[in-house]
Amino acid sequence: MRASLIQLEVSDPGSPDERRAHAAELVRARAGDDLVVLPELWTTGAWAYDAWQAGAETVDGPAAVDSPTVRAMSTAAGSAGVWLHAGTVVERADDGSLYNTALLFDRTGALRRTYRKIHRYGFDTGEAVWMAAGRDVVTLTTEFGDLGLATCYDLRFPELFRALVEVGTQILVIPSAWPATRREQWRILCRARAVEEQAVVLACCSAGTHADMHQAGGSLIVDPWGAVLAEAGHDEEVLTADIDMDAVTTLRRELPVLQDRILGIPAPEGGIAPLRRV
Ligand SMILES: O=C(O)CCC(=O)C(=O)O
Repeated sequence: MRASLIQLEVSDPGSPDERRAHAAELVRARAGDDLVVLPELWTTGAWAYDAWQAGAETVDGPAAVDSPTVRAMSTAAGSAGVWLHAGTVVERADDGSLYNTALLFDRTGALRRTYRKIHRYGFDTGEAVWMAAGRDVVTLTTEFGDLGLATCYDLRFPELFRALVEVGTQILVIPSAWPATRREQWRILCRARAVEEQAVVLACCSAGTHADMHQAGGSLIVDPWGAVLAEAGHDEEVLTADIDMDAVTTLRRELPVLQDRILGIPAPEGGIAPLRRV
């Protein structure tokens, strides 16, 4: 399986239209790949909260034809003939709430899955204040492996990744806009998720600076042993690797740690409702 992570620069100044045109050109150039991945909130900027309302898009139902990112990315995926995880956009839902939503297209350009980020970053600012939280764990089977979706801050919550693996995920796809000051944590967490879930990790971060936030870059392709197959620098870059998907099956058979997990550890009293799977 050949995967490419397009580590886009998302810097001031820059408009969503310019970024979409640039991203579409880079995706079109990836014909021959199996899967291409873009970062988190790259149209508006993940840290430019004041741009989110104006940049919000409807991504589901008939009104989705008016979404400029769905249109541009669907066309780019179809013309390159690749599966495209187009990172995330600010989604405006029917009730007006905003979500940080990932878009996954197949090789014909059909939108096959959306994933609303479950864990919102920011504590009492940003996404934690302005966006609603997703509740659904999202996976998809492709001809090269089973994909499980997560976004940026989700990386800190291993229970989401365990839930993804329990339904067969082999490839964890994680678009991000991680801050440069915590780049080492990003690296450790991406490798940890690969090791604990015995899965391939495709973690695509943005580069550049907007709204005073320096983003880490450092996108990573990690194999199920936790070995880094490819790692990006600080600037815009396309990172490509050929990945042996048999390694997931072989490792899970030869070092079958997942079968030793203890299920049914009781939830704390008053615990949160279980996540739903789609
Ligand atoms: O967890 C972190 O340190 C960063 C998370 C983040 O930047 C995000 O989810 O947008």
